[in-house]
Amino acid sequence: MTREKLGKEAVAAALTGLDGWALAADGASIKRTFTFANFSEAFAFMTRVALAAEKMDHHPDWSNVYKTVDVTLNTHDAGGVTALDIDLAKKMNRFFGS
Ligand SMILES: C[C@H](O)[C@H](O)[C@H]1CNC2=NC(N)=NC(=O)C2=N1
Repeated sequence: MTREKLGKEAVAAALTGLDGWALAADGASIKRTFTFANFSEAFAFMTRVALAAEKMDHHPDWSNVYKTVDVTLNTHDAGGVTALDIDLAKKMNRFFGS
């Protein structure tokens, strides 16, 4: 069930409760940019997220440049956004503090 692709309305509804996240241009993923005080903070965040993601068996597409982490979430096998993406986005916001 968690890997079931969410419809447009369900994604839009979930995004209203997710600070900073938006639908990506492809319409099949959600994205957020996290900005930290420095590289150490950014990398500490990525480490926490990596451990949580591995536990979920659900992994972010992301990149890091200095103190910025750009994240895109989608569920590859569903070809869109699922509850797993929403859960991981919520965890990231908790780790980030918003
Ligand atoms: C076999 C394994 O469960 C899958 O490859 C998992 C791994 N991590 C994943 N991460 C993401 N973001 N999407 C997936 O569809 C996905 N699939």
